[in-house]
Amino acid sequence: MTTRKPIIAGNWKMNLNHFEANLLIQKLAASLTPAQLDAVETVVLPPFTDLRTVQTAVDGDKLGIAYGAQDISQHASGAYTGEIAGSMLAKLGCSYVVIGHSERREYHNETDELVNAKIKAAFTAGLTPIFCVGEGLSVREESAHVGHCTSQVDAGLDGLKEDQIKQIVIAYEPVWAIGTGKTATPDDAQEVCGAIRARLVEKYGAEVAEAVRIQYGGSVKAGNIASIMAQPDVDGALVGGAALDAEGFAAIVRFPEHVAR
Ligand SMILES: O=C[C@H](O)COP(=O)(O)O
Repeated sequence: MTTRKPIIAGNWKMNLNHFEANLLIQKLAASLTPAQLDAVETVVLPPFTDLRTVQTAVDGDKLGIAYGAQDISQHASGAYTGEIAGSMLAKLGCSYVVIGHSERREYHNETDELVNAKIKAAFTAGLTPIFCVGEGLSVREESAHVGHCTSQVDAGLDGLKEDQIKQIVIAYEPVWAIGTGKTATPDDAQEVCGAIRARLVEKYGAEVAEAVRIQYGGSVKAGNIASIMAQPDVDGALVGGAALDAEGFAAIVRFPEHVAR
């Protein structure tokens, strides 16, 4: 029985304008009871342009849903056209920020070093990183996925303090399972999430490792969340496509009705 509070986060990616965002957040809140929101930390990760709208809805109606951004600049401020600083996200009430998502690593050439710098920038701004790791298909086919992911974890956490590591959320997302409908099996998810925790024990000790929440991401939906959350080292999910539908996402958040932890 774990004491880690489950965390289900919906990454809206580059979807929904601010009108649509308002509709989705209101519908989501209406689909969940205070007890359900109390049992599972529920987070939405809208595009930057929707954050103010989500903030207004969440604060105004005390919705009990946390929110955050999908990226952050490694810089604090200055002449960095198009970048968004952590302090700006914090001012909008963000609690979380996704860092190192495979789509950023692949389409924006984000390296482990940059990911590490962004994680540090997030902590400086008082934000909690949702730090993504995961292997592509070729790495999986070579059976090198565990080492690949634990090396990404090592690089991302380099130079962090123990209390920061305890706070961080790590998301294991096998790239071949993202948006493909191909979900890793619960055993696949446990294999890597368990290896990440074992690595944390090795480097930082059991107390730190036991505090870290590790999510699985990749084609999570209402129909597979229970078997994934039944795994001992999986503490939540980072959901993409299924987070765009209020009832579908709410059904994922309601997973404790189908699984004992
Ligand atoms: O950030 C979320 C993940 O990339 C998973 O996306 P997906 O649920 O659409 O596969």
